[in-house]
Amino acid sequence: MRRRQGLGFWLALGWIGLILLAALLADLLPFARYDETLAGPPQSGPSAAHPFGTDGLGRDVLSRVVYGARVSLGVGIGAVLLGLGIGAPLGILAGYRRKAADAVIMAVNDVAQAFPALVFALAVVAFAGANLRNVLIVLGVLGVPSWVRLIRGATLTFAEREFVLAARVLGTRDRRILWREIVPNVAVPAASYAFIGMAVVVVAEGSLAFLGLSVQAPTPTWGGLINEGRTLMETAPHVVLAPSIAMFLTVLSFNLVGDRLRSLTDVRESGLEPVRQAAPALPATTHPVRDVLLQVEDLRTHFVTPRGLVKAVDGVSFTLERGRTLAIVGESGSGKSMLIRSILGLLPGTSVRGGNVYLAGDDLTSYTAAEMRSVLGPRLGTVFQDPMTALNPVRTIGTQVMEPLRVHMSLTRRQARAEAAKLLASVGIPDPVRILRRYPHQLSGGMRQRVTIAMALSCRPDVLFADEPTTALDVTIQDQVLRLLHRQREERDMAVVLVSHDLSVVARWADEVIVMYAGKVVERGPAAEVFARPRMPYTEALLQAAPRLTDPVHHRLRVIPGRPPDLVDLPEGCAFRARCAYADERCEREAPPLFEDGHDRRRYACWHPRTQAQDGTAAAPSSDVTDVAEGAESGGR
Ligand SMILES: Nc1ncnc2c1ncn2[C@@H]1O[C@H](COP(=O)(O)OP(=O)(O)OP(=O)(O)O)[C@@H](O)[C@H]1O
Repeated sequence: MRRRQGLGFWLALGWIGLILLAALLADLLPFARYDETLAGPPQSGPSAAHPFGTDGLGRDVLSRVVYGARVSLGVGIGAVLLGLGIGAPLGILAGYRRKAADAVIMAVNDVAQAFPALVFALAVVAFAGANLRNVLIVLGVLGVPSWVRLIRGATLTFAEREFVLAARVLGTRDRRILWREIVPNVAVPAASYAFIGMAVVVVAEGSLAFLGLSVQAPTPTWGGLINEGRTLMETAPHVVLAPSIAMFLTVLSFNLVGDRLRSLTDVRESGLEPVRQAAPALPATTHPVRDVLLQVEDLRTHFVTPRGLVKAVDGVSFTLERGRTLAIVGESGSGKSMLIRSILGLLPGTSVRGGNVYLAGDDLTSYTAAEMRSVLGPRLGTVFQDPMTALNPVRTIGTQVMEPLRVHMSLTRRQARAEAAKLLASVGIPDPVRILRRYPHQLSGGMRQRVTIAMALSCRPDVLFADEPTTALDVTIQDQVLRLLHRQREERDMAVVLVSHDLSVVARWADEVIVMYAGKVVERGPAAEVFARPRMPYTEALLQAAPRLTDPVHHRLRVIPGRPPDLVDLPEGCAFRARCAYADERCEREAPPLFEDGHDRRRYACWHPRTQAQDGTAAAPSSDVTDVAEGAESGGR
């Protein structure tokens, strides 16, 4: 910490501590009182008895500077706390609630900020009376608009971060998310701004005092001392220099500490869309409800954008049983993440959802936000791509793993801690009791992902969604994490939905696969079948673009020509046709339906399905690949 913040930070903090302590203990310090006229000649220079000399009336300058600090720092700290006390709740309300609250608060705030601050302060203090209380209130209230802006901005940023989404998928209530996830993070930029704010207030109070509009004589303030001393500049410069230097060093120190604290908030952005509850539904279709764990029927997620309608998920249907892993694969932007978010009912506010999601026969699409909270966590668990952004950086691993246990399973602190340690041990974390006290940044990427898996498993969900759970990890760790997910699926008899663009990953662990292109399912079936004999040329191209264990060194991967289509302006016919070597006139004219293969529940959307098997086995879990995995697994444990 010391090395990271630098010597300047510690010197500044030391100065603030020293001046604060001196101000507090002024009555106990071995010097004359600030208003005591001493026996010696006035305006005498620094000496052993009076290190800062005496002023025009023969009073000890050091004593007056120290007592002056009481007023300057008192007003600085008091005004900042007052501004924070009013501005922070308003900023949080505007940033978290958005909509009408945001519009009203920010409109009033903008008007308040337009007032010329110092002129306003002068007018109010001159009218209401120049005393400590009035100066403090005026400077505090003047700071409110800046506080509102700062806290609103920080709240907006953190409300869109992945760990807030992670809390939502665990079914955490809004108020709890606010206190546990957002407020602790907003506290860091707020602390930074508080120091900078104190510097501003000390200068403002000094200016008012200089004009005689702060605390009245004989109580000293730094601004007042400078005003008194300026007439003695030529004969006794020490009288003006001492309070000026004290004020200069204090303002500099506040700014320096505030600035360094701000660098602590410089954390990575997650790039996530704002998360809102599910939007109004699109028209429903009729279908039978089946006796399966998860049934998704004609699910659609559309975005209304200025460019037009984006059909991010367009009519996806599938079923999933307990003890099975479904892989969802496709290029970037094909709609994999939106499909999962749509199932979980956690979508951006600009989206519209249609279709149905049944969990053991219960229609989740008819659930209210409050009802969904009791499903997220205990019945549907989620693991995200990047464990660094999915974990709250300012809370210990223990508090984060214990949270869903306390919320959903109503465990006491002690029980939750014991259960959290067991959970961490079950996902292969050594010395779990020690890890519970650690912060996310103190763990490796693989360990962090194990923690998020433990959190997702904590309430024993029926279905675990893993959205690219290994993309942010080192290749050597990827396999361990997937093996862990597989083992947990077996032990807990749950279903797993695994999103990945890496087909070699999916091939080894999935039972069934869905291939997505431009928001639609273009192929689906048993994983081994689909990968060994892809029907759709897009699946074939994806497989050829995936690295294989059996590839020779320096083997060039094939790329899929062209680029994914613009979802706002999809071409007529087959969406893949412009990139397909087999496309003909029919593909241009007519979009292929999802044909049934006739055996093994295979489906594909192509007028010219491929018939021959893939060369090699990127996909089919060949015996040697499976053996390697199992061998490593048993060795690793
Ligand atoms: N808020 C939004 N507004 C408009 N379009 C959006 C929004 N969020 C996502 N989309 C669009 O939805 C489509 C599907 O996005 P999604 O994130 O599901 O893709 P993905 O297959 O998961 O890709 P990746 O592997 O890169 O995460 C994308 O084309 C994207 O442009």
